[in-house]
Amino acid sequence: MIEVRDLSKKYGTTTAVDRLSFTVRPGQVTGFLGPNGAGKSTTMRMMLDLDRPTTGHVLIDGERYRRLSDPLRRVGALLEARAVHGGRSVYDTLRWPARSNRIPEARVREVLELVGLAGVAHQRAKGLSLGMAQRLGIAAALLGDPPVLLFDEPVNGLDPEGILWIRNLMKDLAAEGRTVFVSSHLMSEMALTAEHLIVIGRGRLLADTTVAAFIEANSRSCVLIRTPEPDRMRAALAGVGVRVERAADGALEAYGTRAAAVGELAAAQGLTVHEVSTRQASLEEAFMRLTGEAAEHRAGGAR
Ligand SMILES: Nc1ncnc2c1ncn2[C@@H]1O[C@H](COP(=O)(O)OP(=O)(O)OP(=O)(O)O)[C@@H](O)[C@H]1O
Repeated sequence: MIEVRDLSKKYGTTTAVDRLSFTVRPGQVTGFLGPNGAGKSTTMRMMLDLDRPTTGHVLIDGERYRRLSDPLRRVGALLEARAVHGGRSVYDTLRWPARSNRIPEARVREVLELVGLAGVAHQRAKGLSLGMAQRLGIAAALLGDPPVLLFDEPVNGLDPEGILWIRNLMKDLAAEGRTVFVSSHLMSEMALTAEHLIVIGRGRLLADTTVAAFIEANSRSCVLIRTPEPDRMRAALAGVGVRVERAADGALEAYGTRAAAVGELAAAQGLTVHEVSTRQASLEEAFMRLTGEAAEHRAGGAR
């Protein structure tokens, strides 16, 4: 379990993280969502004591990170996959942290097998492709077989096969009862991977909810209507209590009704229609709406 309490971080005049409080529970994948610059990486760095909070604190299974003995056995993290050192081999990249955390060397071979890198164990880590470097970063996170795992944008730059592999790995790790916390700026990706969501914008908490509840609340559908008689159509719909909005391209959007009902109403009132179709608002749109104000503000020069 990860407990974030009243966590803030200021860099000069920039507030990267603004009084965040939330809990990440074991046994499920929790997605950490926010647009670029929302404060996700800063929050994750503070979880691992790599950055000092301006206010608040984080507890990993009830303790501050700096108080954990053998930290790699308590929490594993993938922050920047490219942060691999010099000319070391893939194997040695894992052997050193294993040794300093009293992890048996057999575990190095085990995690390399697990992430599919056993065949390149003696190649230089620096020469790995992005997908392989990402796998090595994940192997490092899994080295101590920790109950808590943090992944910062793990699918960035990966091909579809790599994305699917990481998605399944996270679900498997959560199914084993671990706490899995994974950041992304893509709602669509999290909808497929996570069960719970923490959404932030400009460092502030915007939502702490299940993915199912988020989808239920946000994937509103409407009926799109194109007609040369928009005013009459609006009046007819208003007459049966249907809320109508005008889309940017002049079409009408009717909420709380169905395409069949709109068609029947048009026929009954002798209205000409050119199109009646159902439109599903995507989760990505819901996410943009939720975080939009934050993103706009930043574009206005807060960075
Ligand atoms: N070391 C730093 N010094 C100054 N400002 C920083 C520093 N690290 C982050 N920031 C600022 O804090 C804010 C949050 O950044 P952060 O990297 O945590 O966001 P993020 O959600 O992880 O975004 P991204 O997806 O782009 O990585 C940004 O405005 C960023 O410019």
